[in-house]
Amino acid sequence: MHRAAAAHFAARTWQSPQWTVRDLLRAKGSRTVSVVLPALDEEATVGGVVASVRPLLGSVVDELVVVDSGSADRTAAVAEAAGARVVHRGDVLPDLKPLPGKGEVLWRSLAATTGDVLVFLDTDLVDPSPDYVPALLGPILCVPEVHLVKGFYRRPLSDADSGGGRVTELMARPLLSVLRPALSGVIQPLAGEYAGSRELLEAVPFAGGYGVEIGLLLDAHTHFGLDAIAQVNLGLRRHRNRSLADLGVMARQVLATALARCELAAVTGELTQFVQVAGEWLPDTTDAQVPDRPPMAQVLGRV
Ligand SMILES: O=c1ccn([C@@H]2O[C@H](COP(=O)(O)OP(=O)(O)O[C@H]3O[C@H](CO)[C@@H](O)[C@H](O)[C@H]3O)[C@@H](O)[C@H]2O)c(=O)[nH]1
Ligand SMILES: O=C(O)[C@H](O)COP(=O)(O)O
Repeated sequence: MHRAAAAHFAARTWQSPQWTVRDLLRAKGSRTVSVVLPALDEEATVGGVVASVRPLLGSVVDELVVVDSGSADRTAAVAEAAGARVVHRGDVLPDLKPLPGKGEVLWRSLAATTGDVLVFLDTDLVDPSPDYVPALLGPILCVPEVHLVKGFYRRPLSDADSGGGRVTELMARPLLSVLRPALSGVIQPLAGEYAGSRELLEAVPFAGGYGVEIGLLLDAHTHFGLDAIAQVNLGLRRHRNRSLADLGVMARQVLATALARCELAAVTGELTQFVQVAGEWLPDTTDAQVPDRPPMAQVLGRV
């Protein structure tokens, strides 16, 4: 293992997080915590994710917000009924027309919340543990140098006990090992479950689509250093597994963002996939590029 990565792994990995809510409240002091749940058409699962966080509201969590990414289903109604505040992406920074994608709603969530620390959780999680948020908050509230805490976990794939995280294992981790080997001790670089300080999150650009996680990880390393990045074991994480074609587009976005953060630009924004139509294999080209949003501190006039 790369030397810096091995040292980082040893120093900043919590294999069995033990923080209790009482510990966290003591460490939190006067700081505030916002939990943000990005959601696009997640009526089947968003209620369960909100319910897993709701008991912490008023203690270690100060606000619980679902940022709706343009859902056409009952995501917003289900989230509200489960106890979250729902913000529609177009209602935050209304003068800016929303771009598509996950990164866009995470970026807008910075302007829709006030917490000193933000915790993001995906809303396609199946039976998420109520321990996720306390574990993610542990390092960021208790270790002053930490600005980003990634979750890691065992990942089932469909009916199998493991094998999930196909983009992570086949693309993101190999890519980091080549381009930024100091980060190769990060077990789940694409985890959608993470905590970040507002100081970090407002200071860096956000990739609009699925590049947002790799972008934040690389920028946290570039601007705050390895010591600012921690990871905690969240146990098991089950989610909706997307098709290979969907993951191809996701991988394209992750790759383009990683290259850009390493100052290697992608040549085009296109991805061509091949689909079988009436017995023939035909090209199907997507424009997979989503532009970056600038650091939120600039948009809010804080710098
Ligand atoms: O335009 C979008 C697309 C997705 N989402 C939400 O983002 C989350 C994750 O999206 P999903 O399509 O389920 O991604 P995964 O297959 O889970 O992909 C993994 O890899 C992605 C790329 O790094 C990360 O963004 C994810 O968090 C991570 O779980 C879900 O809650 C979605 O509802 C939006 O809010 N808007
Ligand atoms: O994180 C990933 O690599 C993608 O979300 C794909 O995950 P899956 O292989 O578990 O569906």
